[in-house]
Amino acid sequence: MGAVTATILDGKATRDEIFIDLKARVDALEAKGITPGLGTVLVGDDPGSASYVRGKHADCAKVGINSLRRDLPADITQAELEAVIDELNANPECTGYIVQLPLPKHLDENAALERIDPDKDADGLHPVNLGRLVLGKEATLPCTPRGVVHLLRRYDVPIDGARVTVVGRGVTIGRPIGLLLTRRSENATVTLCHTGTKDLAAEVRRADIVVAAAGVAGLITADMVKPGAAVLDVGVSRTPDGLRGDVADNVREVAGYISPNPGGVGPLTRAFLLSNVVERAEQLAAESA
Ligand SMILES: Nc1nc2c(c(=O)[nH]1)N[C@@H](CN(C=O)c1ccc(C(=O)N[C@@H](CCC(=O)O)C(=O)O)cc1)CN2
Repeated sequence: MGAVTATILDGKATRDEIFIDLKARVDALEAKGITPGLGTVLVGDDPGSASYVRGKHADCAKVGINSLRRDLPADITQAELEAVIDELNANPECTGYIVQLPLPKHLDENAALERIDPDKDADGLHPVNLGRLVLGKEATLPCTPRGVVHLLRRYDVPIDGARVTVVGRGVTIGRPIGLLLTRRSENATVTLCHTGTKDLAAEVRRADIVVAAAGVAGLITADMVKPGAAVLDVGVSRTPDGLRGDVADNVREVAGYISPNPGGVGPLTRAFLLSNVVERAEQLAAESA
């Protein structure tokens, strides 16, 4: 095995810094009689999704946010799911909430996301929030893309003018991240790759920053990476050997920066979910002052 050269973008340490800030802000809200509340809607018994939802509520307890869990059976109908969404839309204890993705195949994911009150959309995945992001208006931003940008900034990775290759076109990261990174404040040039991309290795090789979010274990290998590039491993695959990211181990011998998986962007996805809930509670406090 070659020398390890890459600087590790440490998502857990960065998350801990964000939690200190969030706890102070939640305490300030408490002093005004407001306790933010995060709701989750989990359908079915997928162990990965159940574990992410448990993690979100454990995080809430750490910073003082109330938890509202709605755990529903796998065979729930669309109408029953939407009734739970309507209940959370109307529930004053719920400042913001998420529908854990993916939903079972018989349910309409987009219809569920659209049913969420955009003001309570803690994930930033409602069409109104994504549309506001496209238009450059104030919006609740998607959590994983926020985590990627924050991690790059935290470790002083140059973004302005950087060539970014994103691999994967999912709704939680691949599609929205280009919208964040091409804002004037970030000013990157972004290429979005997917299974239809003809020469993935060439697209990755020209990137200063690679965001790997395809969910294909070990897809990005050392020979595909420009020496010194920042490589963020966001994909997750459950393999017989356990959880694997999209980035092969040998990439850290070539990359300048690498976000590991686990321990990179994942903890920040959770931190920015709480951040979105706290920001919304602060807006409500300002409106009622
Ligand atoms: N409604 C949503 N659904 C999904 C999202 C999302 O942002 N909103 N993203 C993913 C799952 N996800 C959050 O829900 C998520 C995935 C991974 C992590 C994380 O912290 N991972 C750890 C490792 C965890 C482990 O060992 O199991 C890490 O990377 O260190 C947090 C959140 C799909 N669904």
